Amino acid sequence: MELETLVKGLEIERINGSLDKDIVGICYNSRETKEKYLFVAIQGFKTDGHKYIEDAIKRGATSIIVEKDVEISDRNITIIKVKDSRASLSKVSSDFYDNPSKNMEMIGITGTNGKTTITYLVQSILECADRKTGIIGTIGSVINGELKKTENTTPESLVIQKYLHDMHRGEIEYCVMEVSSHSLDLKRVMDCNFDVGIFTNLSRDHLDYHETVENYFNAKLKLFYMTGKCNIINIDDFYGQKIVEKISSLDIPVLTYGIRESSDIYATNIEYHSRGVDFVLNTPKGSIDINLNIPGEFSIYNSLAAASCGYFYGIDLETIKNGLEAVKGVKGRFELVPTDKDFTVIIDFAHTPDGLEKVLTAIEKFREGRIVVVFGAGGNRDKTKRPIMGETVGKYADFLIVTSDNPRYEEPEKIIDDVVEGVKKVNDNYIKIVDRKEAIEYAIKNAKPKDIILLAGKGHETYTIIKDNIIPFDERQIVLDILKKLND
Ligand SMILES: CC(=O)N[C@H]1[C@@H](OP(=O)(O)OP(=O)(O)OC[C@H]2O[C@@H](n3ccc(=O)[nH]c3=O)[C@H](O)[C@@H]2O)O[C@H](CO)[C@@H](O)[C@@H]1O[C@H](C)C(=O)N[C@@H](C)C(=O)N[C@H](CCC(=O)O)C(=O)O
Ligand SMILES: Nc1ncnc2c1ncn2[C@@H]1O[C@H](COP(=O)(O)OP(=O)(O)OP(=O)(O)O)[C@@H](O)[C@H]1O
Ligand SMILES: N[C@H](CCC[C@H](N)C(=O)O)C(=O)O
Ligand SMILES: [Mg+2]
Repeated sequence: MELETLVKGLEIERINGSLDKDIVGICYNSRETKEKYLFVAIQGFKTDGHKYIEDAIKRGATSIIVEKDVEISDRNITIIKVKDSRASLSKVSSDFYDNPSKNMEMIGITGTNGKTTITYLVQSILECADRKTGIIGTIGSVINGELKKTENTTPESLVIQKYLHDMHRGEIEYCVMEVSSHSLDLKRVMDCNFDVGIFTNLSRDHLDYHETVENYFNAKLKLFYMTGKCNIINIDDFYGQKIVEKISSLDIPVLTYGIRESSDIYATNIEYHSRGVDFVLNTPKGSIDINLNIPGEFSIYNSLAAASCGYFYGIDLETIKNGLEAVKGVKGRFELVPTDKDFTVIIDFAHTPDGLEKVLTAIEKFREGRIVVVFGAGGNRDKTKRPIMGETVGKYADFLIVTSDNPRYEEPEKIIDDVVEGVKKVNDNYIKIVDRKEAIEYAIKNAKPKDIILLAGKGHETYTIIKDNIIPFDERQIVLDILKKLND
């Protein structure tokens, strides 16, 4: 693509060099530069992309977007100084890939918990209605059944636009995408032409990045000003109500959902059981029984969000029902590990106080024996949530094993102590085992009949992060290996 065409929509401050160049690719990491590439230098949190301009040029970049003044000796290199590199990366990426989001229905989901689960529920409903759907989110991108792992829940703008382009080429009509608060703040989704926005809930998380809950909320709020067709909001959530107030002046329909407050889409006749939850789904166009295969009240909320989206797209209630019921579970979300024992092992991705509260209240409803929880907190992430997570688990569990969960650059013992601060307030029945595998082994070897062992925090992750190293760690496999050893 012509450089001149590519930079047309940018807020440019100065151009040095020719715009008459063919650009064959874009990158924001110098190490990924190839011949005839445009390199976008970004000031990051760990380092500054402007330091790697020479590296990008050595590897073949012919043009550079910067937001700082830089000295480049090579006259053949075009330097485009812009106001904002991250915004420019988003714009050039979208243009380079022919603005794929404009050719698809784009559904963005934001909120602290439930996003990944809802993407799968929405996909299932849309596919039951014969509408081809792709996913971008925490587990990865899903394009025509192929799963590709991504570094972040919401990847960098260049990656998003490439995936959307691949989806469009694969004749996908709908993209359902998790939109993290980081991505809204860091302009990763600026050029996604969202049609529908869904809000799940907001509770304590990511204060390492956002510093205050207000900043966190304001980042999430941005999504609902970007949508073109409909906003779908959980009004049982305090922040959901705030969003509805804020966006009431916009000229765009709002669909509300919930159980407690009176809303457009709601659930009644709720019956909980260990393998799922039954309820009646009520919409302005009628009601239908749902027999969901995922347990807990939180799963009703996730289903209502997805059902509201199906409803907005005119899908009939029978098809919505089929879509919701077809989901047998999402990887690492309330996932039962098959055992031939008289106790149950559940792998779940709860890594916030609210997520833990929700999953434990769901378990409370059908437990017959003890609740044993093996959990920890991630390193180099929100420290304020650690004692609250500890206290929450302490409230519900009969026995707690506090262990590691992706320590990253922190001392695992220190993270565990932060969690235990909260546990101690409400429960003395805990032990600390730093090695997560040993912690799981301890829980299983000491299990009593009817125990429910919840392994919380790692969900779908099949690795552990220690410093910058990603080390294989698959909880499912670990459980199966331990059980096999017990049987031998
Ligand atoms: C805080 C944060 O979000 N950081 C993200 C950000 O990194 P950054 O801008 O700080 O980058 P940096 O490492 O300082 O480097 C600056 C620039 O120099 C470039 N560089 C660097 C080295 C080199 O040799 N050459 C070079 O060009 C880098 O490619 C980059 O463009 O941009 C990077 C590229 O997109 C992301 O990978 C990185 O995510 C990190 C890994 C991360 O952990 N992010 C988490 C906090 C996150 O985003 N989480 C959310 C929320 C999840 C949830 O819902 O719970 C998510 O969406 O995943
Ligand atoms: N609606 C909900 N409300 C509260 N907790 C939930 C809800 N849905 C799921 N959870 C809990 O949160 C965990 C994470 O769920 P899910 O992966 O769907 O959320 P997410 O928003 O995608 O998380 P992330 O921000 O890490 O991407 C689940 O394993 C479950 O314990
Ligand atoms: N999306 C979440 C993942 C947390 C998963 C947990 N295993 C951890 O490492 O803290 C986050 O970025 O906070
Ligand atoms: Mg997710």
